[in-house]
Amino acid sequence: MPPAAEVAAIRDLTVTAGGVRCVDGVTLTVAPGERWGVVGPSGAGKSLTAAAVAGLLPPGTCAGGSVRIADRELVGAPEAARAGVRGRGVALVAQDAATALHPLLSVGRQLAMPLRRHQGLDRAAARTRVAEALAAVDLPAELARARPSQLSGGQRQRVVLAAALACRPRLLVADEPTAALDGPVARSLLDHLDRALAASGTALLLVTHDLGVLAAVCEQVVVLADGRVVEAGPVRGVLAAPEHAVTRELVEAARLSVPEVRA
Ligand SMILES: Nc1ncnc2c1ncn2[C@@H]1O[C@H](COP(=O)(O)OP(=O)(O)OP(=O)(O)O)[C@@H](O)[C@H]1O
Repeated sequence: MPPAAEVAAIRDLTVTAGGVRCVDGVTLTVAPGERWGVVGPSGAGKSLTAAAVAGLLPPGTCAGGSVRIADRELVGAPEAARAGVRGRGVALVAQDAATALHPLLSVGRQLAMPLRRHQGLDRAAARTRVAEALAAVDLPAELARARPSQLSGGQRQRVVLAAALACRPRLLVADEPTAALDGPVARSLLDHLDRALAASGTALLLVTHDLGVLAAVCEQVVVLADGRVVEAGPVRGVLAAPEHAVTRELVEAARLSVPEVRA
């Protein structure tokens, strides 16, 4: 069978938690290098969708349907198989970097571990890759010796981004990656994300509540409400002429003016 042209094929995805269907039939295809935003009201199922696509659903939840990343099925696959897809296939950047990093291990060690364990890089190759990954988010190679507690919140979140990109995934899933950061630091992280993705050709699935961020970073958007896709398409078109009431409310709330929307 020839390899799939898409990076991610999500078909009729469901996520059930406590007997409630929180994600209900989400279908989405992500092409190589494509950048998708996921927006919607609170509780719409954005984070659970992102977690399912990254193969990292929280305990107590159950996925149905299909999520294929780089031709490998994640739904129903054992953790060992899903772990095999993470890294090279898909990587997740969550909201809070502080919880994603081990407080006692140096930044370099944490970035190098998955490269050595899952990608079989030797010590020297891993060190080079770590320096490259840090440089991609504008952090000096010396920072590899620091512990997370010695870094600012913005630097920590850039380290998490570097860790995700170091494995050279085909798809980066980022769930509100700037939620814990203030304005200028958040802006800077998004600039680094933008540049690093452009350089690597990695596709993006970005959960955000901020339509300004969506317009600045993504080309395509999917709008969720009550776990379902209510609208999807190019960001510019959807924001300029929203078809669904939920999208109209989001646009109105953001008071987004069309000229600000980037193609
Ligand atoms: N681990 C869980 N166990 C039980 N229910 C959950 C769990 N995670 C999420 N939910 C429920 O699933 C629904 C969707 O949650 P999700 O976090 O995906 O929404 P969201 O769109 O990301 O919301 P927000 O914008 O507020 O973060 C919500 O009703 C939420 O309470």
